[in-house]
Amino acid sequence: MVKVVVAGASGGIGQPLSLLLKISPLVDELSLYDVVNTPGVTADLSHISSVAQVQGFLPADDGMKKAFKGADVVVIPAGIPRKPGMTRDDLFKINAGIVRDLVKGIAEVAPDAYILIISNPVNSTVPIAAEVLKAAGKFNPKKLFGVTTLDVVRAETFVQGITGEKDPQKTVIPVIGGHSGETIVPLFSQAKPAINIPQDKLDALTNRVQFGGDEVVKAKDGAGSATLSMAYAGFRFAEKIIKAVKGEKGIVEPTYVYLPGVEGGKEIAEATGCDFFSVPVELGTEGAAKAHNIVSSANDYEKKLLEACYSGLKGNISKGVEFVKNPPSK
Ligand SMILES: NC(=O)c1ccc[n+]([C@@H]2O[C@H](COP(=O)([O-])OP(=O)(O)OC[C@H]3O[C@@H](n4cnc5c(N)ncnc54)[C@H](O)[C@@H]3O)[C@@H](O)[C@H]2O)c1
Ligand SMILES: O=C(O)C[C@H](O)C(=O)O
Repeated sequence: MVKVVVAGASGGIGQPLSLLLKISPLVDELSLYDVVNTPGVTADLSHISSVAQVQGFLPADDGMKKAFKGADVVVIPAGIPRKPGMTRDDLFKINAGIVRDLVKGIAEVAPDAYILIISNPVNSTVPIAAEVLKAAGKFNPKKLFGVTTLDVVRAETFVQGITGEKDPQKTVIPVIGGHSGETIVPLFSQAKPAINIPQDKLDALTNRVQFGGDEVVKAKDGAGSATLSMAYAGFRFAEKIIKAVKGEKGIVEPTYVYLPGVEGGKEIAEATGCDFFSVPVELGTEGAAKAHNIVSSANDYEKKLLEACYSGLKGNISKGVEFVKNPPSK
């Protein structure tokens, strides 16, 4: 039996993500939590003739804890999205508290759950989650993930215009670092199978992956940020976690983890100066089994990108840690 919870289930990401989970044969129970509209979303999804049983909860009557109880996987897309002109860090003020409170609830009633964080700024919300779990004595670094899959999906898609490969998913491109602007570092030199990006196209391609989110924010013109592609990406990552936990071998996916807590991660943390970092992580029955040190394989062009990534990311990480260790006065 696999129980998956979506926290923020009524939102732009939450609804299509819940739809994908509802029709997945890997999910037996789907629990939807949001501060609004879960009764409607739940009633709607419950008419789909798939295996997963769906239940919805609002905060009243201890709804959050009821939603989380017994969860195997909790995916968190709760929080506000960007509008044009905003950075992801501008979301910190509101989303930091939302993620902190949701993770406190998970620590209490579903401490063994795999936690997949989508809420921005991911660079800071994942360290917030880690600190909350540490304070509760429930931190398992193998089970906490920042979802950076959308960056990988974008790299796969955008590179297709250059390679002409019909199926974009046939090219595996590691995208590492964090999840905002310059902290997103695509390593096209490490693509498998190898691809040749002409030097005059590399800057524009790299920039498009780093700022793909802004492209959508601009196009939506005040109505939010990526929701459908994110629901796809979140589902793709959640599915991989469930498959790995069920015993499928050979699943490796870039994800933002607490490196010192994952095998092979310490040396990457030392090399980058960042405790939280996205690298390809081998997933196993216990979660994050091994972090792959792809950083050391970056070419000179990518090393320069990485230098810019490290400085931005360090600040984002300490901001998240501080938020929990020294909470702002109200
Ligand atoms: N990691 C990524 O790659 C990625 C990609 C796209 C968006 N995002 C982020 O995902 C978040 C959600 O985006 P969206 O477009 O779905 O926003 P949205 O506003 O459409 O939906 C957010 C939902 O969260 C709910 N919510 C707010 N506070 C809550 C709480 N305390 N508990 C439970 N639910 C709560 C809201 O009611 C709403 O339904 C944003 O922070 C956005 O920046 C991340
Ligand atoms: O750009 C955003 O704010 C949302 C998300 O992080 C994205 O990459 O699309």
